[in-house]
Amino acid sequence: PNSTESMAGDGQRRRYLIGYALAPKKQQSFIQPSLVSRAAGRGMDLVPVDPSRPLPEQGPFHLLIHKLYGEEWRGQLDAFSAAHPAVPVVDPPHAIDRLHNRISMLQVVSELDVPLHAHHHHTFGIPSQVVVYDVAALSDSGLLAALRFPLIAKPLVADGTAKSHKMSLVYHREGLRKLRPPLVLQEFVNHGGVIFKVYVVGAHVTCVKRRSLPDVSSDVLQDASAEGSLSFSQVSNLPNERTAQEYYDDMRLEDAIMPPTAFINDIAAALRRALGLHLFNFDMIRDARAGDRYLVIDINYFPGYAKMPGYETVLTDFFWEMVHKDDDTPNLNPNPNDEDVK
Ligand SMILES: Nc1ncnc2c1ncn2[C@@H]1O[C@H](COP(=O)(O)OP(=O)(O)OP(=O)(O)O)[C@@H](O)[C@H]1O
Ligand SMILES: O=P(O)(O)O[C@H]1[C@H](O)[C@@H](O)[C@H](OP(=O)(O)O)[C@@H](OP(=O)(O)O)[C@H]1O
Ligand SMILES: [Mg+2]
Ligand SMILES: [Mg+2]
Repeated sequence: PNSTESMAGDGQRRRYLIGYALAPKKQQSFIQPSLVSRAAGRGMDLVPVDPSRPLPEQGPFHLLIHKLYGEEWRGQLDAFSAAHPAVPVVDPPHAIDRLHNRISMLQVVSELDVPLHAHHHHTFGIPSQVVVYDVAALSDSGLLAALRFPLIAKPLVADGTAKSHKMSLVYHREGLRKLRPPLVLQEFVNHGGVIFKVYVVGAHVTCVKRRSLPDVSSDVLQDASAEGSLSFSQVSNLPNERTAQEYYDDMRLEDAIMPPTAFINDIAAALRRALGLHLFNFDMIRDARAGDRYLVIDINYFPGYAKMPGYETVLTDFFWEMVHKDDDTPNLNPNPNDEDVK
């Protein structure tokens, strides 16, 4: 047995090492002192992983969490999982990959198996969309026939770069000319300017309301002299300055009714299973044309959890579950460096 276990025999509580591999910005927002101390209070030490050094030289870990990409890092994780199959890696790179393409990301939603009869008239789906790989396709009327304006153009790749968050609202055909494929053209659906962000942490689900893009009126669509398109970026992360319009939007935010909890929980659980992921959030809007129809428009891996109410408790509970998953099986993470774990 390793030293962490023998300590339990000395009347001391066993300690667990949780390695996190995150980009500096993510590390700053996610690794708050309040989270570190809460986890430590339950015997779990959060320690940074240096991705440029071999994993076997670090640890030994009882859980790895990460949001890093690249072949080298992937190779490290694969080797680690092969050597320590019982140590959870949250989450497997191949499962995260699916969220890096806005088509494969939402494909999952359309294939979900959720017992809708349990939710009265509440239904869900995704907006109509097509993928555009080159400029020529932008003038292909056959392709566009499947869609109704206004459209929202999103970069096909969703890899966390600033570029992958740059979107355009396209009011009419003319507006398509400025776009740079590869991208997804998705129908813009009026939804009252409120978006529901559903945070998933293992089995835990939290839904919050955020401001979203305002509805597009038919006047704008009919105004032939208006600009054909409008660019924007990361609306759901807007700064806190308030214009008169934004005060009005905030009132609407307070008034907006949350979708039923059981409905959201069922979608979240089905998504978690289908994606094979523990840490993600998804954005949902309520279709203003069809009252109880909800559309999933975005899914993000390892989102900004520090913005989620009660994040320290939720994440600490999750870490606890993950490190205790195999409690009645022998420890499969033997490591000569075990003496280093205090
Ligand atoms: N089909 C749609 N209909 C109406 N509004 C939409 C639609 N798609 C996106 N939006 C609006 O545009 C915003 C940005 O879209 P989306 O969430 O896909 O981008 P993102 O850059 O991936 O966002 P995030 O920062 O959450 O990762 C949404 O929060 C919502 O306000
Ligand atoms: O770094 P990328 O891969 O772009 O991921 C972002 C997500 O797309 C956003 O959804 C996160 O914000 P929300 O937690 O508000 O959704 C956002 O959270 P952050 O603003 O706290 O970093 C990011 O996690
Ligand atoms: Mg989003
Ligand atoms: Mg996103």
